[in-house]
Amino acid sequence: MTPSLRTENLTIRFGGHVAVNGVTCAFRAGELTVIVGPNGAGKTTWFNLVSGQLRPSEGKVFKGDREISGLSPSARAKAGIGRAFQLTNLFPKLSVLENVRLAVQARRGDGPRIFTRAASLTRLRDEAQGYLESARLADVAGYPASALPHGDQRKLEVAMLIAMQPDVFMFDEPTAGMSVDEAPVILDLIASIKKDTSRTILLVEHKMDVVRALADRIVVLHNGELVADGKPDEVMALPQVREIYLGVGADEEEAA
Ligand SMILES: Nc1ncnc2c1ncn2[C@@H]1O[C@H](COP(=O)(O)OP(=O)(O)OP(=O)(O)O)[C@@H](O)[C@H]1O
Repeated sequence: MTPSLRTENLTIRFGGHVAVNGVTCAFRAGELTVIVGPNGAGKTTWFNLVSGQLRPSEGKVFKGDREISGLSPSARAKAGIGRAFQLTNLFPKLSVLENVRLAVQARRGDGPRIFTRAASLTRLRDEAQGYLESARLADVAGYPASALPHGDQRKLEVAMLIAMQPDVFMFDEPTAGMSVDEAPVILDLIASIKKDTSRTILLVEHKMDVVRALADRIVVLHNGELVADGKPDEVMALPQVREIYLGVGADEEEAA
């Protein structure tokens, strides 16, 4: 089976510093992979290379059989790479419902038009309402996105991403800065995406409880290089991984 996403020898240098160094890996539909590694390991930079915010110094990115290394971020989004950004995708002045409605509309290829015919508007809004309910945002559907607290804005962004239905979902620390009450909603949403086995999910995450709950597979980056890749228990048991990554996780495990 062709992987849904693949990077081949992906490398980027900033001056003399190699932030991502020859990363080759492939991801299948129906699989949630957590990318872990210490601070500065290259996780976000690798994400930026996949979603198009950065261009590689060397190497390639493939979506299915198609090479997408030369495409802009928006062309990659159209090709099915969906990435949640730290709230930069929101339309702050529009209502929560309208934000999701525009995401549904964009997916349907209508473009994100604010004005549209009444009958289709009702259909789009009904669909958007369903996504809001899953994100437990139905009660605030009429509020401007900018009026929501931070945690709700993060949920809204995930709801919009789900409404876009990309083939590949990319989340970079999706619960960072969220309260312990709010984080489970995001994790439930990600778990619900997993139920659709045609999707591929990539998650950068530091929190070991999240990794344990969601990961089918773990990829470990260290100094820009891929140093381990496999089933969570096997990867976490590797002495090399415990040494380089679990400086954080081993303490947490002992504390748990
Ligand atoms: N635009 C840039 N210019 C120069 N150096 C950069 C740039 N972007 C990233 N780096 C460097 O590349 C390395 C990898 O950074 P990156 O943010 O990808 O790490 P990370 O694994 O996501 O870390 P964290 O867990 O702290 O977010 C770091 O040393 C960082 O300082």
